[in-house]
This record gives sequence, structure tokens and C-alpha cells, in this order.
Amino acid sequence: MTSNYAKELEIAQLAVQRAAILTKRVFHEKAKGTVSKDDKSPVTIGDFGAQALIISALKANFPQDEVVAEEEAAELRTNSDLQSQIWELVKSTQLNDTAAETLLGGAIPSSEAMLDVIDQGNSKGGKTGRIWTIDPIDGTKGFLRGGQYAVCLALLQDGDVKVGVLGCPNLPVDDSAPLSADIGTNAKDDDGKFGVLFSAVQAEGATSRPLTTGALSRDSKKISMKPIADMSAASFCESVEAGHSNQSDSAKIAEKLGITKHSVRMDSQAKYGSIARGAGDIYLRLPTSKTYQEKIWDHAAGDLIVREAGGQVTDTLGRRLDFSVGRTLASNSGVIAAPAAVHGQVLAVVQEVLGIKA
Ligand SMILES: Nc1ncnc2c1ncn2[C@@H]1O[C@H](COP(=O)(O)OS(=O)(=O)O)[C@@H](OP(=O)(O)O)[C@H]1O
Ligand SMILES: [Mg+2]
Ligand SMILES: [Mg+2]
Ligand SMILES: [Mg+2]
Repeated sequence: MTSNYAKELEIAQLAVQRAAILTKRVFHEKAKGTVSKDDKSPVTIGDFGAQALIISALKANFPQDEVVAEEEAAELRTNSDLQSQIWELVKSTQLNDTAAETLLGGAIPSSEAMLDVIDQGNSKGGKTGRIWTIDPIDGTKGFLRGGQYAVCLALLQDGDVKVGVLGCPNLPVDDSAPLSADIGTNAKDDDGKFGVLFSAVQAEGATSRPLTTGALSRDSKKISMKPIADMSAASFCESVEAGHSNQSDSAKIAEKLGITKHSVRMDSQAKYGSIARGAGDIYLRLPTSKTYQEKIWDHAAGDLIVREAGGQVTDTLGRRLDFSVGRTLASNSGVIAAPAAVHGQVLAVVQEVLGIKA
């Protein structure tokens, strides 16, 4: 079968692999150049550098496409020390395979050009045309802790997710490794056991393969969600931060469903990847405030990967995630991801506990 999005998928996978080389380098450096954003959340030189490398690869291959990315360069324009730390990283990060690196286009010419590249992620998003969405480091807090984080990239066409790629440097390569909160914490880069690249193309299924530092690993496997025969043995995952997902509501929902295990708290879209390959079963993200709008870069790749692996992803009202309304999921509230066969059952209990009338 020839893929409808073969080139987009290949470039996206290589761009994510290259960005993950940069984030891993930052993790091993003492100074991560962490600054606090207006919403008090952290951003590091790794987030900015990874975003620059991914946008540069996309613009070299698909110059007409728009990009919605999490970070912006404003702070770097006035902080020359931070800017030069990022530039040192960006100009020295390459895939260790010349043919693969060439596919991603030439190097960014200068530090100033790098700032403009970062700011090319400022599209408003919307319902027409081709729009890429990037979370250069999802789960920045997890990244700083040595826990889970993900480099996330997805292509939307007319608001629909067509391609999704998640690079998870600290998840086990082994699709059947059991899910636990401390899995991959401070994972070693060099033992070959950690680092996985999840991918999906609409209507073509989802895969996992080892995350490499060069050409794509040929060791690609189809992944699928695990059927839940018995809810009491099911595992569900949620955010680490109580401010990102209501953990007392999720405990009530789990109890009503008959789930006996504690939730696995894990940062980032590694949650979507983990349930898509059957290492976990259900992902609950329950709103903590009426005003917070989820960001499209926090969900687009994971939404497609889970659906292509046989899952269903909706919000707490049972609506599909709508990526066509701008930079945020303004028409949605929370996320419920589960195998298609049990999604209705999970949603019914979510709505009962949250007091949502179906
Ligand atoms: N209030 C609130 N509610 C929900 N979500 C929020 C909120 N504030 C921030 N964010 C976004 O959460 C992203 C990280 O989500 P996680 O599921 O990884 O959270 S956690 O780190 O496990 O707690 C995180 O992504 P990154 O900034 O890329 O790490 C934010 O975009
Ligand atoms: Mg952030
Ligand atoms: Mg994020
Ligand atoms: Mg981020």
C-alpha cells in the first residue's frame, strides 16, 4: 500500500528524532536555561531549540504549510545569553546519518534567523489548509525531573489530524513493558532499552519503533490497544500535576468502573502512546477549571495514534476533539481515551461523576 502521506511521515519522524537528540543533550547539561512563562509554566533551552529544528525541517520540505507551535522567541530577543545557549545547541545538533540529515534541509544560517524560525510557529490555526502543530517538549516538568516527556508533531488538513508522531525518549522500547509511574525515570540513553517513536497516518494504522539518532529504525511494529476483558484489571493514566487534571474525580470514576489499580501518573503525551500500544488501557484528563482551554499541540498526535490503534478519543461530553477552531481545543472539555469497545461505558461513568447530562 502506498501511503497518502509518505513524505510527510518520513520528514516528521526524522524531525522528531533530531529534536530529541537536542532535548537529550540538554537533559545531561547542568544549566537547562529554564525560564518561567507568563502563565508560570517552565520553558527550557531544550523547548526552544527543538522547536527551531522541527520548524526548519518542515519549512525546508513544505514551505507553504502553516505551523502552530507552543513557544515564541520574544523572550530570547532580549536575553542574548539564553539566545546564544540555544544557538550553540541548534547549530551543533544533527542526525548521524548524512542522507537523513540532508532530507531535513540545510542548517539554519544564523542565531537571528533561528529566532525568526521559532516565530514561524505563530499560525492561528483553523479549519482550512495544511497546518502542522508542534509541542517541542510536552511535559516540560517531567523532562526537568528526568521523567516522561514527548516531542510531538502532527499534520492537520482542513482541521483533521492526518499524521501524528510522538518521540518519547524515556519510555521503554518494548511495547509490552508494564506501565508504571516511575518507568523510564532517569532512563539511560546508551543501553538501547529506552526511547520510542510512535507514528500514525489516518486510515493506515499506528506503529512504534526504536527512537534512533540517525536514519529511521527499520524495526517498526504495528501497535494496537489491548481489549479490556475485565475492568477490575484495567489500568488508567492521568497527569502528574493535579492542576492539569482533576485527580479526585478520576479516582471516583475508577472506583465506579471497578478499576482496582491506582492511576499511573505520567507527564506528557507518553500517556497516549502507552495506551495505544496496550501498555495501559485508559487515559482520563478531567477539567480542573472552566476557563482553561487545552492546546492543540498537547493532543493532536496522541489523538490520531490512539484512534489508529483501535481507540476512541472524545471530551467529557462525548465529542471528538476538534482541532479546527484555532490554537486551542476551544470547543472541547477534557479528554477521555479508551479502547473503542469500552469507551461508551467509561464515558457514561465520567458523565455520571461529573454531573453531565448525556
Ligand atoms: N491548567 C491546565 N490544565 C490542563 N493542562 C494544562 C494546564 N496548564 C498547562 N497545561 C498543559 O499541560 C501540559 C502537560 O500535560 P501533562 O498531562 O503532561 O501534565 S503533567 O505534567 O503530567 O502534569 C503542558 O504541556 P507543556 O507545557 O508542553 O509541558 C501544558 O500545555
Ligand atoms: Mg509548556
Ligand atoms: Mg505540552
Ligand atoms: Mg511543551
